[in-house]
Amino acid sequence: MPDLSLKITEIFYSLQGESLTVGVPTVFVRLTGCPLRCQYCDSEYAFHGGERLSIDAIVEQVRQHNARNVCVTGGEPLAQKACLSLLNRLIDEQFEVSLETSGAMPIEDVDTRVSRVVDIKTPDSGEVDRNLWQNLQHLTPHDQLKFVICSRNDYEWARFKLAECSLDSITTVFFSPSFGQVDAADLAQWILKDQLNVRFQLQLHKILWGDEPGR
Ligand SMILES: C[S@@+](CC[C@H](N)C(=O)[O-])C[C@H]1O[C@@H](n2cnc3c(N)ncnc32)[C@H](O)[C@@H]1O
Ligand SMILES: Nc1nc2[nH]cc(C(=O)O)c2c(=O)[nH]1
Ligand code: SF4
Ligand SMILES: [Mg+2]
Repeated sequence: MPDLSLKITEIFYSLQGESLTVGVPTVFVRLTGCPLRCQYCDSEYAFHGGERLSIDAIVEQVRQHNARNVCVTGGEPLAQKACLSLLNRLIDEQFEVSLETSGAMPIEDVDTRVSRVVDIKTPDSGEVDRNLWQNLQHLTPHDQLKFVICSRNDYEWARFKLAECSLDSITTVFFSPSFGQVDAADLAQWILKDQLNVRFQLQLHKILWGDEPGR
């Protein structure tokens, strides 16, 4: 019998600040623990601690917010085995489910009804060697790709990968500035100048509320 409980840092209700459903009221389930250490990580408080909750208890808390959308994030959600069961259960409960993942763990066993938001780690994240490039084969137009850009060098690298792997023909590709590390207006200009087929994104929740946990 698999262990159907997970280590959870927080469950909170907010406006989705990123991705295709930006602005939509969403319940966030933040799983504890991550094997990566991106230099810009805004969720380091999820590396340790957390509370072990059964899938039933998680779903119960999620339901209390009366939202249609649920975002499973972390930490690295796929680092916990029972994450797959949690995602299946949320789908069975008729939620619109998205999963934020580093792309360092295989996504192929994640239910394709989940919108998998795969972050391609850039050189200046410090974790570029962790990208599992075979994940790209499993993506559908219902999934999403994201580059968090820390510098002009990261931008050039992301632009190269976009072309090399024809990423924009697979699904929507987001370019997002690493918060406070690259000027957002500069990134916007670079994208326009190079006529890239990507979607510029700012983390809406940080514009509204700053870099607070649980928002
Ligand atoms: C905290 S991570 C959790 C999910 C997963 N570990 C990952 O990296 O995708 C969620 C998203 O926030 C992004 N993120 C973290 N810190 C950021 C920052 N300082 N600026 C912009 N995006 C950031 C990550 O790159 C990732 O796309
Ligand atoms: N409002 C809000 N939207 C988010 N979208 C992705 C988040 C994350 O930390 O993964 C996040 C978050 O932390 N807050
Ligand atoms: S993979 Fe995600 S949670 Fe882990 S350090 Fe990087 S941004 Fe933070
Ligand atoms: Mg966040």
